[in-house]
This record gives sequence, C-alpha cells and structure tokens, in this order.
Amino acid sequence: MSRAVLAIGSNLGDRAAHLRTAVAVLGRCVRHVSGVYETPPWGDTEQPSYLNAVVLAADPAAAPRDWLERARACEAAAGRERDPARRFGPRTLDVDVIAVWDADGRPVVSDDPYLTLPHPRAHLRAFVLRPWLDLEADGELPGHGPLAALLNAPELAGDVAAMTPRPDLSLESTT
Ligand SMILES: Nc1ncnc2c1ncn2[C@@H]1O[C@H](COP(=O)(O)OP(=O)(O)OP(=O)(O)O)[C@@H](O)[C@H]1O
Ligand SMILES: Nc1nc2c(c(=O)[nH]1)N=C(CO)CN2
Repeated sequence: MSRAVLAIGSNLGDRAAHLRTAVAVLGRCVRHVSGVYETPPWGDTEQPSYLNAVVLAADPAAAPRDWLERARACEAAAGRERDPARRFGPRTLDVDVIAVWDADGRPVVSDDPYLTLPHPRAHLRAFVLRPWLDLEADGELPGHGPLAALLNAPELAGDVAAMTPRPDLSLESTT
C-alpha cells in the first residue's frame, strides 16, 4: 500500500508546534504539506479554534493499518489525551487517515470501525477538503468525488467562509 492523505489538527497548547510534531514523526514518508488554516471547531462548538493542515504521504511498504499506527504515534508524541465524554472535544493533536491508495493506485475501502476508509466524515469537513485541494487541485475523495465540488456544497459554505489561511505559520520540519 503506498499513498495516504492525512489530516492534522490541534486546538490545545502550542498548536503549530503540535502540527510540526506530526510532520516530524511522519518523517520520510511525507511528500507534501499544505498551508495551515485557522478553523472554527466542528462538531463540538464549545472549544477553542483549531489549526488544520493536510499531509500527502507515501510509503511502498505501508499497509493501511500502518498509516493509522503512524497517526497514533504522532498523537502520542504530542501528548494527546482522550476524553471519552467528548467525541469531538479539544485535543493537542488529531491525525486522521482520510484516504489510502494501494500500490496500483486503487482507493482502499473499508468499513472496519478500527480503520474506516475513506474517513467517514471527511466529506463534511472543510478543514480537511480545503487544504487538500490546495495540494491537489484535481483531487478526489474516493466514493464522494472531486474536492472542489464537495467544498462547493451549500452545507459547507459557512465553514469555508469561516476558515482563515495562516501563511505566517510554516510546518517545515526543523529536525
Ligand atoms: N480513517 C480513520 N482515521 C482515524 N481513526 C479512525 C479511522 N477509522 C476509524 N478510526 C478509529 O476511530 C477511533 C477514534 O479516533 P479519534 O479519537 O481520533 O476520533 P476523533 O478524532 O475524535 O473523531 P474523528 O474520527 O471524527 O476525527 C480510533 O480508535 C480509530 O481506530
Ligand atoms: N475545526 C476543526 N474541528 C474539529 C477538528 C479539527 O481538526 N478541526 N477535529 C475534531 C476531531 O474529531 C473535531 N472538530
């Protein structure tokens, strides 16, 4: 399995530093990192705003579950703590596996709760679609279609309008 789109987000502590931690932990499999967006909290509005970005990653040796394990390693490195009472609550670092393609370029589809692919809520999240679109203008979310069309959906208009580019923040790894 070779290619993955990963979404990274943080709304606690030094948010930009946590995103940089994710890029550093992912290491050599990172191919492209999007710009950073300031985004209003989605799903649980009583929490601080997030910084969000998207990473395009590739590793010929990685199976789908390896991407989830790497995502969890990133979260652990940023001291992520889970609050079972708040499904979409605040966190130092969230790394979601948005989509994976196999070595032949076919999207991996899975309804396994441990790793559902594509991510079941990605098509509803401007904070995933917009930075991904910046990296891949012709990108498509498997099973849902072109990113540009998904972002133009009326349901996302408010979220798209409310997110702000943060060109002052770079996720270049310093290691
Ligand atoms: N594509 C996926 N990416 C990340 N986690 C996934 C995926 N599919 C299933 N999971 C499972 O989801 C569970 C909850 O993950 P997590 O705590 O990161 O969710 P969340 O970030 O609060 O919500 P969301 O997944 O909607 O962003 C994990 O135990 C993980 O195994
Ligand atoms: N803006 C924004 N909102 C969220 C985010 C996120 O990364 N960005 N992650 C969440 C975890 O499920 C819940 N809500």
